[in-house]
Amino acid sequence: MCVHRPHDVPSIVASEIHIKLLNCKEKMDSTLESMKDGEATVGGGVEDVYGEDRATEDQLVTPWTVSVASGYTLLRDPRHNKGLAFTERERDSHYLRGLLPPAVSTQELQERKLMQSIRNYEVPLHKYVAMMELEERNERLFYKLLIDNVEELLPVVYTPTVGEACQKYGSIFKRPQGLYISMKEKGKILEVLKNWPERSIQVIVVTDGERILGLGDLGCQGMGIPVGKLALYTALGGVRPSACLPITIDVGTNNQKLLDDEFYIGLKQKRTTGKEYYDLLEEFMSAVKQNYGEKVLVQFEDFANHNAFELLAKYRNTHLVFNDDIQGTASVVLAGLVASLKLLGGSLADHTFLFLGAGEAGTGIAELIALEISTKTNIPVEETRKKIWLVDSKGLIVSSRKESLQHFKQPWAHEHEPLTTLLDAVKAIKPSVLIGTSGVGQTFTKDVIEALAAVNERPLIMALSNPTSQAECTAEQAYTWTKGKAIFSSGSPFDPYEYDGKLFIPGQANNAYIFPGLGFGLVISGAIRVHDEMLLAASEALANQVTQEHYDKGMIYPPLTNIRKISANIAAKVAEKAYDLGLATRLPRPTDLLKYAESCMYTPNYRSYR
Ligand SMILES: NC(=O)C1=CN([C@@H]2O[C@H](COP(=O)(O)OP(=O)(O)OC[C@H]3O[C@@H](n4cnc5c(N)ncnc54)[C@H](OP(=O)(O)O)[C@@H]3O)[C@@H](O)[C@H]2O)C=CC1
Ligand SMILES: CC(=O)C(=O)O
Ligand SMILES: [Mg+2]
Repeated sequence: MCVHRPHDVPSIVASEIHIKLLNCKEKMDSTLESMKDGEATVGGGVEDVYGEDRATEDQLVTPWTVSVASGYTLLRDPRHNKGLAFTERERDSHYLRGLLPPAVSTQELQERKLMQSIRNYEVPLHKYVAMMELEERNERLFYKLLIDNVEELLPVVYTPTVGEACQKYGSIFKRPQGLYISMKEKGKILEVLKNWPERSIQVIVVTDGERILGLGDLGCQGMGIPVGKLALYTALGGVRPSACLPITIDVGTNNQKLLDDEFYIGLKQKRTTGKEYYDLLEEFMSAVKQNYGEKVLVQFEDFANHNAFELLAKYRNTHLVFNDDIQGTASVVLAGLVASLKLLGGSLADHTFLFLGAGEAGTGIAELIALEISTKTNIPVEETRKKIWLVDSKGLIVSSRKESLQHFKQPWAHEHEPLTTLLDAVKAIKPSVLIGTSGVGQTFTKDVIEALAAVNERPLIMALSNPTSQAECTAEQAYTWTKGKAIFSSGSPFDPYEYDGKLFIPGQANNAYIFPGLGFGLVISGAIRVHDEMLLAASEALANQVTQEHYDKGMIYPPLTNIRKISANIAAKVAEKAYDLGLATRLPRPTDLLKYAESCMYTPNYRSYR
């Protein structure tokens, strides 16, 4: 058993609870005794699961109770509810008689029924709401449905629909799905963390809502993103739902539409910036470590780039942190590029890369490509960067602009005359790979793609911006404008497209391939830091999952239907790196890390209740 949590057993008879509480009291008494003797400290083997012993006089702790879920309460408890799948015996022993109609279902039958009703909704947002309601009603069924129908339901709970859900989150919001930490909670963040019902948290996804997908500042409504990402951590990566904590930090919003909306659910003020912002984040990061320990993974998600790079740099050496937009995206794109070499021939070093968009995703990917080439060729990274070019909103990033560039763009300021348009840059640089990370839809115009196709036998086009409305071009455009020559992938999914009698299957270059497996690898190894070599390992593990059968169909990513297997492989490779680098704390090191990863994965099949 890899992961322990207090509520694994759904319903325990009262006498058992009583015995457990007595045992607990005995244990606490002996703990206090040994503490008096100065023998044991919190770090020295005493289980301070609820962080109460650690609290100093001025820190408040939450009084908690254990209750037995049965009858109506059991049906209302999403973690344990099975609906009509409660057996006759369970209905008797858990006081459910009369509370359910007489039919007894199986989880498979429930799944079929739900898929039927979800397919009946024509509006994607209605499907999203139906899925969220299911999660609130019956968690295991939600995850079973998501895992078994991942290709169909990922676009519902994740991009593109989650983008619309965030835009309308105020009216969708019914019950808390995560923690809101606003400026009002300054000085009290530790207490707020203690309000969350679960204590053993392994993964936190946190946003401040300032750059939600390519939709801009959605303030507090960004909560849909951590919620969606963590659903993927469980469904795709196998982290237990109870170990996941979505958090939105609300420092206000600069989105005037939201500020003017009387129903806006967040703080109605302009964004707090500067020292006050960083102080709040510092308090948050300290409270997280204090409450959950050294090994909780904090994934930064959809922060604006003026904070994202700084937060990552500030905490990467003191906390287990990971920025999905910078690092996860880099890892998934690198995997696709490495896999594409099977179709294109040559090595990465033979290619020239051009990006539209030089923010978190763009420069993050560029840096990992440069690092990978450097690792493989022993050429210094300063040199390998030279075949990677980026265009931002002002044009090609060149040395004459260096003084005015943000720090993360500066390594990409190569010698070249200034160019203001992407088309001019394509004509001048003649890239073999064109990557869109601008957050602006329809920026890979027909002219741009035709210019790219004119200089490449098989141009590689990645339109990574999300959601679909922000994609730099569609799959149809990429295939038709290159006359079927393109290898195409995008951040949000596109359907296969038939061109000139041939079926083209676009890939989904989305960090969802990486972060669940990467995070799971960190969790199972008890890693305490994220290292760039882990990103490279994750990338390689993903690329290795692309088989000849996939290449024959022009695919550079494996199908998402295999995602649990893919994640287990990524987790094993990441854990291996963690052990090799001396960053793993879970000892002894398992001999077969893949088997170990698979054995630790959460599965949502119903349990039989005593
Ligand atoms: N597929 C995936 O897995 C992922 C996709 N993404 C997507 O990538 C997009 C960008 O995200 P991120 O990098 O974090 O955002 P950032 O805000 O950090 O970067 C955006 C970049 O695009 C540039 N830009 C904006 N408009 C234009 C334009 N019209 N022409 C040229 N450049 C432009 C900006 O220029 P300037 O600096 O001059 O303002 C900036 O360099 C989003 O849509 C996001 O959803 C992000 C992460 C993962
Ligand atoms: C996929 C993702 O993380 C983004 O679009 O921001
Ligand atoms: Mg993101």
